[in-house]
Amino acid sequence: MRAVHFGAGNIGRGFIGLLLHQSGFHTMFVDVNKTVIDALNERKSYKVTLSDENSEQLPVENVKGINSGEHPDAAIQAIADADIVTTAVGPTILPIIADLIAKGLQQRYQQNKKPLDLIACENMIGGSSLLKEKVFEKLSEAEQRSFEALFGFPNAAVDRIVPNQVNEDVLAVSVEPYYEWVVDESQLKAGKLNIEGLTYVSDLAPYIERKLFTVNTGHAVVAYLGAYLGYKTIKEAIDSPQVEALLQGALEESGAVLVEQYGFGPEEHKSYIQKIIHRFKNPYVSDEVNRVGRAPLRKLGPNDRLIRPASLYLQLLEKEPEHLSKTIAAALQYQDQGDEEAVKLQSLVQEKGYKETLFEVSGLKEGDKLVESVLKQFPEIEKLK
Ligand SMILES: NC(=O)c1ccc[n+]([C@@H]2O[C@H](COP(=O)([O-])OP(=O)(O)OC[C@H]3O[C@@H](n4cnc5c(N)ncnc54)[C@H](O)[C@@H]3O)[C@@H](O)[C@H]2O)c1
Ligand SMILES: O=P(O)(O)OC[C@@H](O)[C@@H](O)[C@H](O)[C@H](O)CO
Repeated sequence: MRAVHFGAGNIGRGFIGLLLHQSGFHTMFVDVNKTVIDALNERKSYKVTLSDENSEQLPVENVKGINSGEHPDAAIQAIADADIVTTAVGPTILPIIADLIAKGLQQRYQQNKKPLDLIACENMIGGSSLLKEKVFEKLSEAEQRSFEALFGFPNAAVDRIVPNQVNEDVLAVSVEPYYEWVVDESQLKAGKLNIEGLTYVSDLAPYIERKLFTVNTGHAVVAYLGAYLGYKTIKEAIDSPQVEALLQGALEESGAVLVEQYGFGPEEHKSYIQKIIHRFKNPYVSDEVNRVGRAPLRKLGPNDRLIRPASLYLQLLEKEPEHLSKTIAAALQYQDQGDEEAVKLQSLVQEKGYKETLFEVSGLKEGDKLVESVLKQFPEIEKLK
């Protein structure tokens, strides 16, 4: 079986590539990072280390790479021949790879007309749907009609903490042992594949929202309030009792929304939260505040990990989401000169102030209760310093 995976980064190599190998696939990574692609083609294998007391090393074999900047035609042919296509490039890159994927599907349609599923493994609601929308924009109406029946874009939720790598070996990757990969079976066109560790479900919404609004909301609390208080790593930040209390409070707020919306048992959800906090504290994982806080414009978006649970909390619980609002206030002050979105955020703040910036990035409007709630927390978080 042949897999094509876009994005040979942390999740690509450390999670999706590993599971595909363990399920017998030959994986072709498509990336624009020449160093990584050259190394994949030279060695055709790499190692994943599980970050716990045993540091078990798992081999990943039968892998190759295509540098899509240099050899787009090879990537197009690989899509035409694939049994599955996956991505882990980041939500903002999906529109960029859509052109190549559209050409790959056109070639496939000409050459073999075999059904195919394409799964975006990104931290967002509706990642594969966005990819489909961007791919379909490149097609004629007639192609859209034919491709609709053959090519599925099932949404997915992926969970595994893979920090930025500091290994000398450019391919080696250390990952937390825990993982979860859930795919919406209702959107499949080629049918279920036997991939170890992948769970198909008929309704993805509870899974993706529980993951995004617990793991990623919690991570954002630690990163943005941690950065605000001067911490550099997730471990340093979460070791601070102040940050841990804010994390717990924010996850109770997003948890109340999840319990209300999806009917998770309150006790079951409490233990899910504790499991996530335990994962954040894994002493064998060294993660940086800058990685977890990366791309703050995306993370302050209307459907992302902060604004959506905070807005729903106000709407459904009719109370102020004090801890989420504190995190949004800290996120608006987040600085990282090496992060394009953080630089843009701070130049918006300079130009327009916090309130207008919040309107622009989050879609909130004058009169929305969340805006007042966030503004109220600026002086409150200052007291934490
Ligand atoms: N790291 C984690 O803990 C984690 C966990 C779950 C989900 N995710 C999600 O997985 C996705 C990838 O995250 P990551 O941490 O692996 O990031 P990463 O930066 O390590 O990997 C992204 C890869 O995409 C490649 N890329 C960029 N532009 C490209 C293009 N035009 N064509 C092909 N490849 C391109 C990059 O070179 C890089 O190798 C994100 O959506 C992230 O939210 C990450
Ligand atoms: O990948 P992002 O930028 O959406 O979010 C940063 C982290 O919260 C994220 O990568 C987590 O480590 C991951 O989602 C755990 O499954």
